[in-house]
Amino acid sequence: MDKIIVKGGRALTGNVRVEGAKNAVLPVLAAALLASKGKNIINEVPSLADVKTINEVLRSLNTKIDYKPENKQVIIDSSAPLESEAQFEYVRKMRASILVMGPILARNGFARVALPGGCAIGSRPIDQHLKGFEAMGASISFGQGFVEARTEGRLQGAKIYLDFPSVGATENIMTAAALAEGTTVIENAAKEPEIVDLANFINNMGGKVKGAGTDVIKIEGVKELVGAEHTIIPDRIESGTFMVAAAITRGDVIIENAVPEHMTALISKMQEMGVKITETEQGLRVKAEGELKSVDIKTMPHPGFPTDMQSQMMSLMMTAHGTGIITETVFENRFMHVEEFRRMNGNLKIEGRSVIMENPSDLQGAEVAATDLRAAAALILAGLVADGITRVTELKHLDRGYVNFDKKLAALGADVERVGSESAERETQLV
Ligand SMILES: CC(=O)N[C@H]1[C@@H](OP(=O)(O)OP(=O)(O)OC[C@H]2O[C@@H](n3ccc(=O)[nH]c3=O)[C@H](O)[C@@H]2O)O[C@H](CO)[C@@H](O)[C@@H]1O
Ligand SMILES: C=C(OP(=O)(O)O)C(=O)O
Repeated sequence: MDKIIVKGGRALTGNVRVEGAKNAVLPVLAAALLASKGKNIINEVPSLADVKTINEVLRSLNTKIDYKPENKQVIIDSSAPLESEAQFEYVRKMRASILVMGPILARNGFARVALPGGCAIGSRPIDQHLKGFEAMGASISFGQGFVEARTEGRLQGAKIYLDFPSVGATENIMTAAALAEGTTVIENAAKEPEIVDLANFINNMGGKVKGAGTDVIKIEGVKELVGAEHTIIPDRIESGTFMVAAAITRGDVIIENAVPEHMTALISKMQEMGVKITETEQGLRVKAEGELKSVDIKTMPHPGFPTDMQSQMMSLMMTAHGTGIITETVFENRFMHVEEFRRMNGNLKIEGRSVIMENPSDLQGAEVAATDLRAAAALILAGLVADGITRVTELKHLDRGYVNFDKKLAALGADVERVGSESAERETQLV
């Protein structure tokens, strides 16, 4: 089993470049299924385990995929008739596989996808996705661990109010609606930058999506979509993770490619703590010195504080002064990392949906296990300042969402090493 071994105590300095966003590339690759003519060329595709998984799903649906690692480019030809079924082996590995349901349903009038089920951060139902398909005229049924959606003729444009601005439901409804008859209006839509990226991609293929990035998205259905070229936006969560790496080590790092407008909540909270963040020509400069101040944070849908930065901010807060509170409102069970932080002598307790921290903690190196993707990063970040050596296992979580995290940290001066054989496998092709 691979491990990342971190020896704490070095301030990070230098420049780091972030990859294309995992949470943008997954829906975009799924949406590529909508093109029944031509090829889609997707640029800035990060070489992540999750990208490999979605590419496997796409191939299983009868598309041709060509990967050009030197250009970080994936070329998808989905012009042949599509299969309608996405298997459990893919959906189990990665819940975002459910995002193929909208495009398959729109193209084939029938889609059968294994039910994703819960995961380490919560139960994660898909009722809002299905409510959208139903409003567009699909009938939904369940059986043998699958969910099926079926429609006679084309899906029909509809008005859909989401009970919660779910990212995945907004994406699945957008792609289904792109080929529907008439106009679909999504109210209380998710406003994440990745939604805007997906809308731009659909429009590049000849779709008519307006209002992405606001609460109301209007999608005028078209008869056919044609392959197009699209470049994935930079990963705001990877950017944020390196911002925390700079701050937690009281270092000075420039994050090339970061988009500050995508990270306003994180930037504000880190500034409130006393971290200096400036926009420079090279990228976002993050510098911290001496004592930082604890703050209170509540995770919210965008533009609120992102849940995907919650555990990394917890690491940073443990090095600040005063009482800090982090409240998780997006997922019901995203505090699995707290126990691992305690192993590192973290002084935190869970009260309902909040974690209360008496900071600073006297962090000590320990053997810890990643409990989910962002927890993996957060434990490594804590290891950068803990006294002694931290060994982080269960790196399959890390590999879902970070490309060469250990190497990028080492290039900034961290004493970090990955040992084991999975790393070699990790660097093989995406398809
Ligand atoms: C691949 C991807 O982009 N993943 C991101 C996406 O996940 P994902 O798209 O799964 O997140 P959602 O916004 O859908 O989920 C947010 C909350 O809504 C609930 N919910 C969702 C759908 C539904 O039909 N019913 C329902 O109750 C979920 O259980 C969860 O509690 O957004 C999350 C919230 O920003 C991020 O943490 C994930 O990194
Ligand atoms: C929760 C995350 O991803 P996913 O929705 O793919 O599990 C994440 O990126 O932190």
